[in-house]
Amino acid sequence: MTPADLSSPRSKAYTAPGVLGRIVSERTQDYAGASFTLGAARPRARHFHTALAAAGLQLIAEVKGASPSQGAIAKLDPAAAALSYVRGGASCLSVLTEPRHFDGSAEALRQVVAALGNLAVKVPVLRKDFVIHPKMLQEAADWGASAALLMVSILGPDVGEYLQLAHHLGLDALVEVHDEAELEVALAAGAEIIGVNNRDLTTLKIDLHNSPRMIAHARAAGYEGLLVAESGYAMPADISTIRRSADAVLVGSSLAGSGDLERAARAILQEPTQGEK
Ligand SMILES: O=P(O)(O)OC[C@@H](O)[C@@H](O)c1c[nH]c2ccccc12
Repeated sequence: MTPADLSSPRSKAYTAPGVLGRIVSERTQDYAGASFTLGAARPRARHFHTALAAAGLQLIAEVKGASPSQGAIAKLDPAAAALSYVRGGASCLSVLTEPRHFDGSAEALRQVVAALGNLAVKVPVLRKDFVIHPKMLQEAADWGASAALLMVSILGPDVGEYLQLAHHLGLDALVEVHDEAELEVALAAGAEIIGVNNRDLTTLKIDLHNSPRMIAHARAAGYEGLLVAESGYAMPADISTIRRSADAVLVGSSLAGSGDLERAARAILQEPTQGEK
């Protein structure tokens, strides 16, 4: 694919079933008039990839003020929340920028990037949104994110073009899948980092067996990239099914709603003692 092709997805209107479909159509309207011009390639720092590739299970902690399944979770100060998560051991941050259902904003992402910029260690930030337009990736790069979420449930096979665009803009991409068919698409697209969502975003139901099952599928198919288990983790025992197979775990609601973000982040990664398993 030539860089000129990367601007082609802009005119597409994506659709999806259920709750996901509603959010996709809202985001499509939000970006209907957005202009996007492909600039020169930006260098890829690969900070997000590097952080997740470190030895042991890594924590991506999410700044999440609300969700469609829970409604309001907590009133968070994004910068303070991010610093608490890092003190608790998070190696990456995820920041929702979707405004209507997740209480996210561009400002929240910018504030987190600024707060983390003062630290001695680089803590990369993921833009968490429902990407349906190339402009959203350009924004992520401009706002200082290291990575962006790309959902196969929305983009289908176009995820390959979006992946190339993310890389062109200097971003890593977390390519999210939920089932086998989506995993095939992510693998064919050449995803370097695949996230398996335990939540079915069309029904909002959680199945904690989904990540271990899909991670096993990916490895059996010969995938050697990074794998992230996503959603529904509330206590250390929940993590046991993916502790030795996933590279990272993405946790939002249970941390954000805990009242003590640092302690909750530290606790979730703790190996439970025998009796608790
Ligand atoms: O709050 P939880 O259950 O810990 O989940 C975090 C994260 O996985 C979830 O927010 C998420 C995963 N994929 C998404 C796509 C869009 C919006 C949100 C998400």
